[in-house]
Amino acid sequence: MISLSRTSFLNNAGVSELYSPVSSRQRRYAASLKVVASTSRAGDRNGTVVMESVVKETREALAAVEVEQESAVGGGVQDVYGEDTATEDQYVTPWSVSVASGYTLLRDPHHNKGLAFNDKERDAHYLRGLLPPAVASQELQTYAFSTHQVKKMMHNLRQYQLPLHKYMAMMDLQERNQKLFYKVLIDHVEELLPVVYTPTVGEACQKYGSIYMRPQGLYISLKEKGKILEVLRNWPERNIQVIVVTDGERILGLGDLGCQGMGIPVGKLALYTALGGVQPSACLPITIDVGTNNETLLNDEFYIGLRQKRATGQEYAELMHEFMSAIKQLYGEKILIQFEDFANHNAFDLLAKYGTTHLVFNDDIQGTASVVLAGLIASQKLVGGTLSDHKFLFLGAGEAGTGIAELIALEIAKQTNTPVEEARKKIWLVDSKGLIVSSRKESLQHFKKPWAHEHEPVKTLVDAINNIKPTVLIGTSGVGRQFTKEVVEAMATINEKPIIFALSNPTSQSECTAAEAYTWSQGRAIFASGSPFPPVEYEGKVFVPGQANNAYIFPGLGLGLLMSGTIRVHDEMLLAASEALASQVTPEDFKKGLLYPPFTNIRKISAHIAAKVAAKAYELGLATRLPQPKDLVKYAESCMYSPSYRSYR
Ligand SMILES: NC(=O)C1=CN([C@@H]2O[C@H](COP(=O)(O)OP(=O)(O)OC[C@H]3O[C@@H](n4cnc5c(N)ncnc54)[C@H](OP(=O)(O)O)[C@@H]3O)[C@@H](O)[C@H]2O)C=CC1
Ligand SMILES: CC(=O)C(=O)O
Ligand SMILES: [Mg+2]
Repeated sequence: MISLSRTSFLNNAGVSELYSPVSSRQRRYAASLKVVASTSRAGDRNGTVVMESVVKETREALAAVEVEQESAVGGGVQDVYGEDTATEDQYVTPWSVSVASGYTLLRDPHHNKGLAFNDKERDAHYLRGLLPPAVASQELQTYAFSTHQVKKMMHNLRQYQLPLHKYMAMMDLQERNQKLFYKVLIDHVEELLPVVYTPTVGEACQKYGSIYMRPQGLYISLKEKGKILEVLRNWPERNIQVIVVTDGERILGLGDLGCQGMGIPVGKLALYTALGGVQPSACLPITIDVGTNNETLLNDEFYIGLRQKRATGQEYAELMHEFMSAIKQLYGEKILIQFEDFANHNAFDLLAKYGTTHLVFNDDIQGTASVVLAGLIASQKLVGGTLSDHKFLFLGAGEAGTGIAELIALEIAKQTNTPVEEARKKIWLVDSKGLIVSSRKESLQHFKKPWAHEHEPVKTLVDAINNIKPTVLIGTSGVGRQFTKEVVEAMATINEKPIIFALSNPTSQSECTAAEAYTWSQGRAIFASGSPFPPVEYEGKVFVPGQANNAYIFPGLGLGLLMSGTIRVHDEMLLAASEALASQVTPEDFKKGLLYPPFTNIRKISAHIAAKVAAKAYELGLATRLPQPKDLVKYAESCMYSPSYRSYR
């Protein structure tokens, strides 16, 4: 495995990542590259070797690297050393060619190919004897008796009865062979999304302390206060473009899982790469540990986080501020930060505070809103009319509920050319205390106030349905089984085709199952859920429920922001993402009752979303990558990470 490093080969003690010169000056230097030849072969079998015989290959590798870097999202990929401020003199430092070999190469998940190293690579890289004789291919080959790694992995995964064991096997693969992990995930996305993502990732977070084997992501706890910048510098990659960060306080609908929430940023970023094509080395999962109020975890001997109650108020704000400042200082203006699974008392404030200074978005508030709006736009093909013809009722008035409500209102206002305040009147929310009405206004959290309409108090959901008579019912309560038979029947009595979304995750928290929605509505419900449900047969007809999950949006949205060098997220971009996703639903999908296209096409879908988001960013003057590429879909596709192996010869 050839990799390039600007450091002197004499100091080059380990395996370096595939770094390349990226500025034009660096490229000029690289073009006149003189590879330093080493006569010493010490350490051949353990790691780095520098040798003249690879000069030609190095030149080829450089060319390949340049192509790869050119197409990497963000265009202007940062120099590995951070700012591109090196002087000409510094480039006089000889480049070394480091060749990770032997045992080290097999233990390096970024470059390991396992049995797919062919005989020539095994000879060239001191792998003889370290692998059994069989040579595998990553993908299915036409010739007989070839082991096929993806097929074998799927075969093994399917032997596990428990989803958590499949999850652990996938995490293990990610640690061993990153390209194979992504290849398997991309090729079997429908089957494996429930494994690496909801619902299984929820169970994984609950048991993270017990199943923890190797650290994933970066942990920043109260102990690191005052030195967060230093901690960030410990992360081995420099070219970070997207961070997913949680403080673990509201993990799916499972509540406060403290430091064990790390499974969520890890899972979300795996989807950034698999579904959105962002380079894995550009992704950084982070968990902020300020303690947990989860007594079970605090008393669990295997808990991996700080054993204290959550820090709040100024202590919390100061840590977050140091974190946000350090991120910008280290990675610059265009680093994308996705807030994930914060409790709502922090989520809205963080978004408001940093939305004007950083490239941030909150996936639970904004990503969810975008995916639900897409489903509602698509549903008009099944029910007829326009969004403004509907009345919406939510169970749950937190991040997801009020986030979705606001984006629907913005879309209606846009479509009907009316003020957003007017559009909001079509939308009602129920929280744990009942319908949100004006008489409660004083005691409401700020994000609920816009939804406090004139109405007498209503306590139960069924009563709210009977009073408001909604055409759309959306569950964002985080509490399972709230859409009872009575609730679904009430919706089906009022509407010929009731639209019912049970968005809470994981499956155990879903407001109802797909089978319940179809059965209790006599097959008339148009249904989607946050976690996947299998198709349902009802009276001889098969209903395929859609998955209304922000996983449809954030990978494409993120790709669009990065590839255009956008510096701020704007609501118009969320609307553009919704419209792009809705436009990808085909007549065949509609025939099955689907409001979302299948995940099997997700990379194509993400490219479309990315293109629309980027186009909007250019239109709003928020994109800095100039000139604007002519064909944004093609450009998005060209930016996408490929999980196929590269030849190391
Ligand atoms: N499908 C998807 O893509 C997504 C799904 N979600 C899911 O949505 C759920 C909620 O997340 P989020 O909005 O961030 O959580 P929040 O904690 O911000 O909001 C939860 C809301 O539900 C209300 N609530 C809780 N219990 C009840 C009840 N028994 N009856 C009525 N209302 C109730 C709360 O009321 P009160 O305000 O009075 O406490 C609150 O308004 C989670 O399960 C999450 O997994 C979230 C994001 C994306
Ligand atoms: C999907 C998601 O982001 C959530 O349930 O929190
Ligand atoms: Mg979330």
